[in-house]
Amino acid sequence: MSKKKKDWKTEKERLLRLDGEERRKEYRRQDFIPLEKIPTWREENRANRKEEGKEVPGRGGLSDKVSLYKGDITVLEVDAIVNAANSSLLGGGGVDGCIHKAAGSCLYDECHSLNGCDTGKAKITCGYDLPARYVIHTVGPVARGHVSTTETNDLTSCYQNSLRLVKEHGLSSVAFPCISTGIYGFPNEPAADIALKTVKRWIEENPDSITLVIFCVFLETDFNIYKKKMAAIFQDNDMEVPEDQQKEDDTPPSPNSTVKEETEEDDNAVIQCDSQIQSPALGGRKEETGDEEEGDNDAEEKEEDVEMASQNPEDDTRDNAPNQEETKETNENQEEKEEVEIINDTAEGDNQGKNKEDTAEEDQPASKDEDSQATTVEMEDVSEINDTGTSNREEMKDHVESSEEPNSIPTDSNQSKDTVEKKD
Ligand SMILES: NC(=O)c1ccc[n+]([C@H]2O[C@H](COP(=O)([O-])OP(=O)(O)OC[C@H]3O[C@@H](n4cnc5c(N)ncnc54)[C@H](O)[C@@H]3O)[C@@H](O)[C@H]2O)c1
Repeated sequence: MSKKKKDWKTEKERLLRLDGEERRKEYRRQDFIPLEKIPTWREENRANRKEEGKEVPGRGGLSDKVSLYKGDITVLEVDAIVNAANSSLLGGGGVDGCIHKAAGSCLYDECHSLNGCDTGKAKITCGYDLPARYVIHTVGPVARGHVSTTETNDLTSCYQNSLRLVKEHGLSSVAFPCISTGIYGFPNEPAADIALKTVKRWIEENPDSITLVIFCVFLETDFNIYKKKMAAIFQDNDMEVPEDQQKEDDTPPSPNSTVKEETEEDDNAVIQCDSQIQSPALGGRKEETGDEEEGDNDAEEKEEDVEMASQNPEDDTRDNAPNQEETKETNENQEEKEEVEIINDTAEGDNQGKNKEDTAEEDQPASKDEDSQATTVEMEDVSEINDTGTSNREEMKDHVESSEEPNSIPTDSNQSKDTVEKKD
């Protein structure tokens, strides 16, 4: 007997009215991570420094408003998770496939009603069976290993427009995956620079509109990149707090904040949506629709060739948040290193002009050689992603519905076998 198909509008209205325990009963997965279990960047550093016997003064500031989390974004109990979607918004693979699978078929139905999304823009839906109340779908640029002004502007717009929807909907916590760095081939380091600098600037301009922005990385590569850059960009004592406001920080040292030796990435590991490669749920944290956000871009064509670091799938072991040794070393390194470079500073401030959706659609993303032993790969031949992000819409819908069962989660290995059609 097939389950009666739910009407997404009715379901959305019902779910968004629920709160607390009632809402939690609706989660498809009960191994969710509550927000209070995700330490801020400052709490991470503070716990590590305490172990080192160093007091970390001050409270508040930017490093209390961001977190680095390594693992599956679909288990985070936050107000919104951001989906790295394609312009059809009808699902596909990668984080997009994981989110659709975890949210259930109502997500597909609501997305279908949105009639797609342009590159750099963002649209919001209900989270349905996810622990996240909302999903913000944004379409990153297809970079194919090259980063020009267009791709930089488009990726910046993804973060800006997603955060704009957070503010417009009065949300207070949001988690971002590493947008465009998977099948769309945006190099990991420049993408991390854009993500961190765009979010930092937005928080500086909207300090009362957000409680926590979580950078949710999935790969060891990205975890190490973000850890290093966040140590430079989100300084621990970044805002002096008046003496009378400081209180003895009784944040318990995070049980898992000893560094995990950086392991060799296992090139053969297959990344799965529901794998338990999540950051430790650490102590000490606190807490809390289909509008398209117009995000335009000024598109000057200025090709800069960027060699793309190969992205090896990570091994499937739990990872630990930055620990005192690593953070200390990183911080010391940071003092020696020149300032973190900001790619195309102007891109973050002003986005003018029409977004180059067509160009992005026509672009052909790189086919990443994940087994490559080389640390960087020159982007050679590319294969093209079908611009709907799936081989066909009905197939995707069936896929989501049939994948209601827990064991049919798309994995990257399946995704690489996905239909990726060549346009003639
Ligand atoms: N053939 C397909 O339809 C197909 C295949 C693969 C990916 N996709 C997806 O890829 C396109 C977007 O490319 P993209 O590079 O922006 O996205 P992506 O390929 O999903 O990669 C973005 C980042 O998300 C990471 N990631 C993967 N799963 C999770 C997870 N469960 N939690 C957190 N992070 C995760 C992934 O490692 C990468 O760092 C869209 O078309 C989307 O559908 C489609």
